Amino acid sequence: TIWNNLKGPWENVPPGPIFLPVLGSTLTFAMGSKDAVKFPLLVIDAMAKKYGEVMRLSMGSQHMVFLSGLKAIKEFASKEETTMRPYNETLLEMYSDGEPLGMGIGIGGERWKEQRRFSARALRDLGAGKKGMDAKILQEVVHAIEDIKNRISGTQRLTKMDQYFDLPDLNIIWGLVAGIRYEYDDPAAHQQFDYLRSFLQESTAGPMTTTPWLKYIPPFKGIYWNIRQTMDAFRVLIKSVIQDQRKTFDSEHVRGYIDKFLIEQKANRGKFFTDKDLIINCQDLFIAGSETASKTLSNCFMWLVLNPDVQLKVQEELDRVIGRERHITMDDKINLPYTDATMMEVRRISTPFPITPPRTAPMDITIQGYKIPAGVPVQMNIYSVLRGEKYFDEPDKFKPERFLNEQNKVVVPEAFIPFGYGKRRCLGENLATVSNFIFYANLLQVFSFRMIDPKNPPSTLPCGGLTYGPQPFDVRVSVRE
Ligand code: HEM
Repeated sequence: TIWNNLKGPWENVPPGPIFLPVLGSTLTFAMGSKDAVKFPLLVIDAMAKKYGEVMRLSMGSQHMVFLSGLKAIKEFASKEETTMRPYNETLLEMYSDGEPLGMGIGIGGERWKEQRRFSARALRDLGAGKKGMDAKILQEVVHAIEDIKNRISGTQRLTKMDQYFDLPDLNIIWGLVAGIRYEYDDPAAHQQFDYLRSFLQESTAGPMTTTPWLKYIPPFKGIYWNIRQTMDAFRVLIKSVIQDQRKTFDSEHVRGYIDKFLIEQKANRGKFFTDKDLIINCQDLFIAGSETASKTLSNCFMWLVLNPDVQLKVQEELDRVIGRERHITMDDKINLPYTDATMMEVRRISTPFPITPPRTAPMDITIQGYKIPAGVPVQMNIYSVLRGEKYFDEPDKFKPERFLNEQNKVVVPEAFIPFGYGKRRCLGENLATVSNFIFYANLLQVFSFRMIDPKNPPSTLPCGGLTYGPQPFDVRVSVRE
């Protein structure tokens, strides 16, 4: 009878595990692995291998669809009608005090379209991914190099490498948003990262959005309120920066995204340029852009200490093409194919955003022959492509050469989709590419990174909730001779 309930709106139902009222397939899910709560990504991926590239999964009372493989993802993501995000009360309560605002995980429709169009243009004008930003990022790298030298002095040990880039990357986003930066020992900056982490690293945040009654019972109740309070506190901070920028606004000296938005507000061009839109848009840039980029860098150094031969080859290329006398900029990237290929391989093998936030269509749609009813949340499992045998030879092995052709030029395969696909693909791809590359190449020019204890190598299992990074690890760092 349960199955029959699915007929009607769900004829030609995508396959998926059996589900019960209220609990849905949660039990099957929990039994998928003893670490199901810690690694939901791996359970979903294993289930998709069993049920297929269009999989129905019922979490709590919420029916959802997970798409795996390039064909299904492309078919879904390129449709105009799939740019909506489903309305999810609990998610919005945790994220934006219940209001469907912003340009990222909260909304779709006209409001999203306007905010996304404006933001894409603003980021481009502010130089994200261009020369102007290059120089700013390089300044941040110079700070990081000094900081690392101080930290390793006497011990050669850099602790918490899995978190090291959080503050430098927070500064990159603050630079973009308001033209400001924090010193690395400023407690206010550390507190901001604690706020962001409370949401991004919380592995029960996703389950609470699909099974909302969880938020009323301990321990979820406490976690739910903690997320709400920390996100509130983060928005209070953004609001105070906006107030300061409004007071000191000078149209001749645009400092960042906030100024761009204030100009748009004054010109009264769009329908949705309210103060609340601005606050959530800024929050979106931090939520989508800080941990994704910082965890990518931590992953780079994790894979390099596990593959010292690759690290030596990168440094050999940097020495041969650039030398040690000047910093490395984006203009150099084209002449550093091996360095670039290692970075791409890290993005492939340890993607920070492996399952995209849900999208939905306002009408029934058909994907790979299966019907998905209007309003059902659909998530794309990017990990299944980046780690899929169909697309990458020996996908679980770290092999940067896979991105180089016989002429030693970088090639980008169609299945390389760490930034998503279609009309809602990542808005910060250029910025992330520039900032990650400049950090990575310049740090390797100056330092060498080694494992603390070869008998106890860092784990390559991902760690996280919404975004994923490496498990906690320290590294041994020395200034290159
Ligand atoms: C290595 C770094 C990054 C990776 C791997 C990454 C990946 C992604 C992915 C997979 C999505 C989901 C696309 C979808 O829902 O279909 C996304 C969305 C988004 N990203 Fe990134 N991202 C990165 C860095 C950044 C940065 C630095 C920014 C901004 C400064 C940013 C801003 C956004 C925004 C605003 C969205 C939401 C777009 C929308 O819903 O229309 N991302 N990103």
